Amino acid sequence: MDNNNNNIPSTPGKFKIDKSSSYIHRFRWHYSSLAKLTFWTFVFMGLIIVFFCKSPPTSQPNSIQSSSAAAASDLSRRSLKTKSWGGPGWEKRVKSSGKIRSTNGLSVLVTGAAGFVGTHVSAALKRRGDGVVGLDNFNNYYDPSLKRARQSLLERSGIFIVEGDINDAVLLKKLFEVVPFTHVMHLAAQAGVRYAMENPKSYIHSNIAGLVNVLEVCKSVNPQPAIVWASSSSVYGLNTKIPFSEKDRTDQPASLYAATKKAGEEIAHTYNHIYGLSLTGLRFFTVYGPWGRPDMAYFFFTRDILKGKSISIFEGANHGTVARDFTYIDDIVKGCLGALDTAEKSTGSGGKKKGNAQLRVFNLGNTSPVPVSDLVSILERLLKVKAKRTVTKLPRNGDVQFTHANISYAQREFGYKPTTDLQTGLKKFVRWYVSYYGSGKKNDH
Ligand SMILES: O=C(O)[C@H]1O[C@H](OP(=O)(O)OP(=O)(O)OC[C@H]2O[C@@H](n3ccc(=O)[nH]c3=O)[C@H](O)[C@@H]2O)[C@H](O)[C@@H](O)[C@@H]1O
Repeated sequence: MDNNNNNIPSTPGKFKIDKSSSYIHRFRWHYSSLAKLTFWTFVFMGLIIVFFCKSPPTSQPNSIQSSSAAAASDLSRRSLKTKSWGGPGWEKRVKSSGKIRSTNGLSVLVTGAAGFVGTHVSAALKRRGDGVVGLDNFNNYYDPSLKRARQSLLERSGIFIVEGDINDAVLLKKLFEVVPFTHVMHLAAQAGVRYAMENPKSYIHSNIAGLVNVLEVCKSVNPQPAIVWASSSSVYGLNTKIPFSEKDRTDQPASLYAATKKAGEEIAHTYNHIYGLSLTGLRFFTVYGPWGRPDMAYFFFTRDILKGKSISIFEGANHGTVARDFTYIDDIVKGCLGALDTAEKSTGSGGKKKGNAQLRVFNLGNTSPVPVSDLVSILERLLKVKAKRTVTKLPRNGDVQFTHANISYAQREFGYKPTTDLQTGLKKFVRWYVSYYGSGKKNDH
């Protein structure tokens, strides 16, 4: 038996070795010749390799559900998938995507490029001649086919999205070797306020560990890029003073999601302080629009209204109105570009600070909160379908009752001025929704 085992080719995956030894047991009873055993062992190993090569890329971080079994299988897959990125062809694509095509253009690494905001920001940067390379792990927090459709859209305008995770430092360093990015637009994150109760670890993995990994790589490369990243209006938590100003306290988050974004702002302070990284955090206020996120209320309300399914509208204590400062995607994109264009250079080099660097946080909202019930009325008019409304008490799982941005700081610094009201923005969203999914009532996504 020992001899036979020695004939098994060495393999990287633990899983494979276990399986093959059990097969060998069986073969021993049926075949006497060592040659036959070796032959079948090779056939079996071949089948396993084909199986792993055909299996889809591991999606992270949300599909990582922390069990050690999942982690082991993840590792064995990764070791067999050593070539998901890299090689001359891959580098050529990265280089060409990151090439600046306008005078004084930027070269930007956009993390979360297949996400809602990431797609729109990448396209806008490319349109004005900046070099753009995307990075996304295509995880399955919501329908990955929507992310793939956004990827195709970007590919048509010459943007390559590298498939990988922000926690992969080797990949990030490689990207900086191929393209010396002047800026990083860091939008990859675990989004969603209520989902944090279901899968808390994914928030730590992406919004804390992932952010730190991105900053670690940024501080060590030469020259260091300037970083603009997505924080959230949710950091205002249980505050009652409105409108929310950047100067207000942000120490009473109502969800783990909000807490990880708040932590991100503090981490940004640290990296700015120690390493001279130029860092700008953007507090987005409930961003909506075409190619949006299916986990957000305006999106699944549209789907459910069309399907004739009832929707649940939250209300506060004593029938208090729940309202959001819904902000249209094109306004957010302008804010992101404004932040990138006014970002000063990082001052450090070789991982050492050389002088004080810029550290900013901006609200990017609409300054015009709308009750959720009004949002539903607008959707009813646009869809020409009456919603089946039920009113539910605001769940105690992270939601806050209202948000309202003071945007004067962003206005002053880079002329941020939102121009799309909810009615106009939802009209554009509904037009896109119907063209993408059809107005059919059967679509399930
Ligand atoms: O502004 C932000 O920073 C955050 O905006 C959204 O969070 P949220 O405003 O809670 O957006 P939705 O989940 O789309 O909810 C919109 C409104 O509809 C309400 N809602 C939600 C779900 C539902 O079934 N019924 C309902 O009335 C919520 O209470 C909220 O007032 C995003 O999901 C977060 O990722 C983002 O960081």
